[in-house]
Amino acid sequence: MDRLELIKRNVQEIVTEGELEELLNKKEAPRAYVGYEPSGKIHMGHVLTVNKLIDLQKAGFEITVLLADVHAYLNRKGTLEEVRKIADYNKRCFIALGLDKEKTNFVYGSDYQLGAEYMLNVLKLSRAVTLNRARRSMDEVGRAMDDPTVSQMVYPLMQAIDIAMLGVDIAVGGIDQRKIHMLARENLKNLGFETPICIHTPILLGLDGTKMASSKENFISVDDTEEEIYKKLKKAYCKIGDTEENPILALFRYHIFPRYETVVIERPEKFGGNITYMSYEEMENAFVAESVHPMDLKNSAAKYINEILDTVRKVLL
Ligand SMILES: N[C@@H](Cc1ccc(O)cc1)C(=O)O
Repeated sequence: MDRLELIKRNVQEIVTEGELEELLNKKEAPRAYVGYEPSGKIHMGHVLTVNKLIDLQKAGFEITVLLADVHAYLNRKGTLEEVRKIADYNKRCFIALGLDKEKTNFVYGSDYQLGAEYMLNVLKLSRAVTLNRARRSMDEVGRAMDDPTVSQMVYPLMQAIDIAMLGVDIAVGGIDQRKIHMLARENLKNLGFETPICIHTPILLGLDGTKMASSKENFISVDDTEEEIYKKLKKAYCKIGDTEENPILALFRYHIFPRYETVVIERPEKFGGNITYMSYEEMENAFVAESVHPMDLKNSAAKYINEILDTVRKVLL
């Protein structure tokens, strides 16, 4: 797979592709980052952007991971001390998932976001962005946005300034980050900074085919046990013929195929024996043609996900 193909695989949107191609021609080692609000449960949604960072690392990018403790604090997720502690745990998870420890630059928000230069930039940006726009940019990111706090209006401004101050060419994130990224793209130039390229990954559905939510426990997180994963996947939504909203197929597409050259679905002889797929598309076609059964996919998905998470479990012990 060539560099551009690797970067583009499994992404929902690149803003813009032309700018990306230009960047690749211009720079040998461009810089990209993802920011994460520290979270007690790192789930497969987080892992999807980690996978993209690993792709970018393979494509020669320099990677920064922002452990966004101040952002989590502004988003009313806990005290600064609490979120900072969770950030340490998250860092260990990300390394265990395959980000190269030597080559990844881990940064805590609180280590640089409280400086004078940073804050002055946030204040400058605050004059250029309307309250309405700041609020809308937080639609899919903010907690309890029916009654937002001022801190949640500062949040997107700081995220935009992060892009500038971390000196990255590319901001990576789920498609839920889109409105904040657009705000950054429109305003950073006027403050004398480069306009960032943005890469957006899709947002995974929960295992029951509805929106992921911690209250519903409808997702796999990296600290699930082997049995929990078999149990969760066994009852996951995987309707015959449905390829659009199929969380099991999504696991293969976004998590398993990127880490394995070929995927073997194990089946008893009497159901046709094992089948090997060389690509996600090949598996999806077989699923549509009903030549592979949801139950067989579920069992194999559990086996592969457990294999992937085994290294994480060992590191977290
Ligand atoms: N907004 C991101 C977190 C983040 C914070 C600051 C950034 O610079 C980047 C990302 C989230 O929803 O999790």
